Amino acid sequence: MNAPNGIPGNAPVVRARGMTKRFGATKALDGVDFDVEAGRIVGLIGPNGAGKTTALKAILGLTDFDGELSVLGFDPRRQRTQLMEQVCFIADVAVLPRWLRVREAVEFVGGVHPRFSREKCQAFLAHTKIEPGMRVRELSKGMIVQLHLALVMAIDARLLVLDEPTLGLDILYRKSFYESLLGDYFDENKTIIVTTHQVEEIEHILTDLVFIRDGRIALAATMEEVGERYAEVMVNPDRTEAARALKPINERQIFGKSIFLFDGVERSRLAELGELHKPSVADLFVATMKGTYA
Ligand SMILES: Nc1ncnc2c1ncn2[C@@H]1O[C@H](COP(=O)(O)OP(=O)(O)OP(=O)(O)O)[C@@H](O)[C@H]1O
Repeated sequence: MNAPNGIPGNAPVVRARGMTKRFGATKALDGVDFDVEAGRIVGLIGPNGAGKTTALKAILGLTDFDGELSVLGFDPRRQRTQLMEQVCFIADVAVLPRWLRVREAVEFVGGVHPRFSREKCQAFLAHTKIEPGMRVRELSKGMIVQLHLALVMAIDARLLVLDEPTLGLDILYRKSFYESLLGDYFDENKTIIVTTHQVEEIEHILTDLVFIRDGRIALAATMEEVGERYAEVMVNPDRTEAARALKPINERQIFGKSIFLFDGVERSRLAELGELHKPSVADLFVATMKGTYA
């Protein structure tokens, strides 16, 4: 049976196989395979130049590439118009005409987008200093981003693609943006793919993690799998050699103790070394990307 969006039953929202994008000699995407299931919030995390924006552009039908890609059952290269009815995109650069008043922007999007809710948009704007009569040129850079986010978040899309959505925003608004994304926007019928360099700020909302490096997937797992597979252990000085023998993927020092990060080592063996913790996504990222800038 087909769901209303055209994707059969439990098919993934995004399915990529062998996705490759070349820019001259550079492979921005190098045979990428991944699936994004419906109702997930996926963090696409990678260092500068890893291929994140290229992957998002491919998903949005904004760039050509080799390989297979299906998004909500559509091929973004050939069916972009149908796809865009179900997808919303927030880029890192929000461009709005400087002469436009906030009220007019809300009216405009309401007029052209059937899935836009003026009430939702106004509720988002109520958390900011933005007034309906203000012109875009009177807004600060951060306020322009806030207006852009309010306009896009008020659209009821099946797939929301966010490329560094909070760039240029202060920490208070960044926190409130992610809270409202989770509380007011997200539900099990929606799927979100988000890239950011501020992983610690989104870690608590993610259900899935995808690390990308040099155009290849370095890790793709649910947050539960990450929690089961990786463990951090704070090891006393007399046990460090025993810890190293278990082949940690990272070691760092803090307050005279060594913190080791392990991948797939049995909990019972690790418990003999010291206190076990769940690693943060940022620490996992640093360990996985070691040598990237060497
Ligand atoms: N239009 C382009 N022309 C040539 N090379 C490009 C183009 N766009 C991207 N690239 C190259 O492809 C690679 C991946 O770039 P991409 O923008 O996807 O990285 P990113 O992970 O989004 O990085 P960042 O975190 O810095 O935004 C880089 O090596 C980049 O130089």
